[in-house]
Amino acid sequence: MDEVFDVAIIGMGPGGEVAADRLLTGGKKVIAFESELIGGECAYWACIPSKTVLRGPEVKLEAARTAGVGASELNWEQARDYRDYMARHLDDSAQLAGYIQRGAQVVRGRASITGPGRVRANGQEYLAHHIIIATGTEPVIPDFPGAGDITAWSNREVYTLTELPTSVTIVGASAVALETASFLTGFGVEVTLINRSDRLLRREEPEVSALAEKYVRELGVTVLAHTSVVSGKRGHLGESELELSNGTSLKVDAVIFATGRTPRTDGLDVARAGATLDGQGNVRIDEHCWAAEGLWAIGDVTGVMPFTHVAKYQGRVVADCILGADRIASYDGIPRVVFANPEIAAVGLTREQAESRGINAVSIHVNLPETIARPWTYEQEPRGDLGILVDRHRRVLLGAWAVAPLAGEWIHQASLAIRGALSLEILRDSVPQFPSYNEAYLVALDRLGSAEGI
Ligand SMILES: Cc1cc2nc3c(=O)[nH]c(=O)nc-3n(C[C@H](O)[C@H](O)[C@H](O)COP(=O)(O)OP(=O)(O)OC[C@H]3O[C@@H](n4cnc5c(N)ncnc54)[C@H](O)[C@@H]3O)c2cc1C
Ligand SMILES: NC(=O)c1ccc[n+]([C@@H]2O[C@H](COP(=O)([O-])OP(=O)(O)OC[C@H]3O[C@@H](n4cnc5c(N)ncnc54)[C@H](O)[C@@H]3O)[C@@H](O)[C@H]2O)c1
Repeated sequence: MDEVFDVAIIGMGPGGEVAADRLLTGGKKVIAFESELIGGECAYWACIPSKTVLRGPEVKLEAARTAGVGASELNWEQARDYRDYMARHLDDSAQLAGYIQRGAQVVRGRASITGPGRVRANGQEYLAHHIIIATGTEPVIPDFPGAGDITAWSNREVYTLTELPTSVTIVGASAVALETASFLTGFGVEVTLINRSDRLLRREEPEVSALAEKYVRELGVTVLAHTSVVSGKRGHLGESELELSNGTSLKVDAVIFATGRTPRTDGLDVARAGATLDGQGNVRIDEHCWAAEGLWAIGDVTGVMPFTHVAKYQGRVVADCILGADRIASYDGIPRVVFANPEIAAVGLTREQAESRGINAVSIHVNLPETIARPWTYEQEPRGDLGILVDRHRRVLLGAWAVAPLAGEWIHQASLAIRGALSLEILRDSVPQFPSYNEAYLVALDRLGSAEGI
């Protein structure tokens, strides 16, 4: 008789790995399928290498802004070697051995679903009571005349670079574009960022977009708004030439496409197990991440919130459901951080989203150097802004954003307040450490109270 596994996991990125870990700990018989490397996009070509190479330029800038610290120099070769160490030299043999040691079966190959509880890979069929789809996304590369003639990079080429280019154009205006621009310009690469719309980070508050643009320009990045690529061609000296919609042209070593991602469901045949895809190709799930009988989906492939922390959270939710809990995923209060300089963090709703839901929301924006001590003790030329959005009737925080040093750390105060629906009274009666950026929440709440009488 064919062996039947408790759970088959397709895709071992952060979502798949967390689910596997929890299910193995819970005593389940697990089979995992991975077509590339255990750890997924995040570990080798996205979060980990990008945050690693952003740290050097961040420290250099911080040093320049700190009284009494001398000039610091970056060393690309050393930064690159540490990045490669952090990305495990694109080698997942230790991960593979770890799963095998814990009793999991791991199949290296591209899997597809052949029916309820049936997965096929490398010409062989496997049976399982549950299947978890965790196949992530792949980059979207726009097409235009001459696109095939230029040197075009996605995050994969950027975060495995061995030699730095002299100049690049980045197409896109969101997280990958901003982080990549901050990294490359920090290491001395000439960067032009092409934004087809009027502002960066369009999904965030307009104040966030304006601050993001101000700071990325201060780093030395050229930002072109309302501009797109019309065509490309290979120049005489091997450079990539772009003709732009504003009538100008650019010659660069490479063009980086930071133009979003699309779910990896091609050839997966999710419908054979009863799942459906939405208009963008994301696997449709309910609040338990349940897609159909015995079928679950987690991470970027669901299109819910394309972040590693969300993939990991959904992995925990699904594993617990399979282990017998009745667990529901809540996406309230999940932070969104762009690791630019300074960091750009946001959580919860924007004003526009609140209004579209008919919520009576009030907001306030405070400049941190004008209101608290920490920006001054942190750097000689202090920076930082915080915005909060409050539900006037429910008297709870709806959203918050911060563009400031360490914002990716202290945004979690707002995350918890939103997730726990903490009342304004509790928030006003909580005591932050002095001097810390967290004090800004109290200032914002007080000012909102004075301005709006809440
Ligand atoms: C440049 C960049 C930087 C980022 N930085 C951050 C960050 O700092 N913080 C953050 O939270 N998020 C970040 N993200 C987003 C983050 O990478 C994703 O949200 C995260 O990787 C999603 O995890 P996942 O498990 O859903 O998918 P993935 O990490 O994409 O893993 C999916 C896995 O499935 C495998 N697979 C796919 N199809 C099959 C198949 N048919 N059979 C077998 N295996 C298959 C793939 O090979 C892959 O290993 C970044 C993204 C990019 C592009
Ligand atoms: N720190 C983090 O958590 C982090 C960092 C990087 C990426 N990510 C995640 O990775 C994913 C990918 O990020 P991203 O920035 O590539 O995607 P995105 O979808 O957030 O943004 C895509 C950008 O490309 C632009 N664009 C799309 N098509 C275009 C075209 N044809 N021509 C010109 N511009 C075009 C859009 O206007 C937008 O500015 C996102 O889900 C993001 O949340 C997270």
